[in-house]
Amino acid sequence: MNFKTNHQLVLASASPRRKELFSKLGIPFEVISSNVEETSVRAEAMDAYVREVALLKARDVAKKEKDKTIIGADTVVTFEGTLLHKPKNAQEAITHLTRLSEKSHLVMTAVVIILPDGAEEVFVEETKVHFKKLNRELIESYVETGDPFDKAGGYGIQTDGVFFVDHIVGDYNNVVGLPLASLFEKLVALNILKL
Ligand SMILES: Cc1cn([C@H]2C[C@H](O)[C@@H](COP(=O)(O)OP(=O)(O)OP(=O)(O)O)O2)c(=O)[nH]c1=O
Repeated sequence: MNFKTNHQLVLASASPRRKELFSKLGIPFEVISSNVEETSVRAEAMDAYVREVALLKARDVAKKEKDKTIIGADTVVTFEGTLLHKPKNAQEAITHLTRLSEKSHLVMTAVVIILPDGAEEVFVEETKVHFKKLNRELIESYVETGDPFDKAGGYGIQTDGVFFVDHIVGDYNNVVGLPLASLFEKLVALNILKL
């Protein structure tokens, strides 16, 4: 399909996965990553947290890039009432994956669109991921690859984390970091994308 836009689009993310997904729209965009300290965000509910972080990222880029349309996102893994952040070390990655074994968790991605006039659109998409039973040996050899450390929850469904997944309910791309189908729908509704 051939989409068009008359917006100057900026993807406010350092994530190579988001860049790759966004480029599937086939329209020009630039990538300018934000500089925000995610750990500074305090929010009661997890969807409020993920919204807040995505807003901070998008606003940080919007204040420097006038007249452009900014798209920011944040992805979290939530399990039994807690957030499983990117693991800081191998032990934390092992702990995350051991907790997720044979259970379901929720991956939430908040997407923020900031229009050139400053209007903000936010939505949160959820995907439920159910893990198979993971044994210690499998977890340790995965953690040794170094793959968990830049990923919420400590795994990548698009990399060797694929072997952990029994089934998912919802958008696969949302787990990877960008709910592309919903974002597409939103961009069309806002008249940012046209066929
Ligand atoms: C659960 C899961 C997460 N992830 C990634 C998506 C996100 O990139 C990352 C969560 O971190 P984020 O803070 O959402 O994003 P980021 O730090 O990669 O990039 P930026 O802040 O600049 O936008 O975890 C996967 O790639 N695969 C998965 O299966």
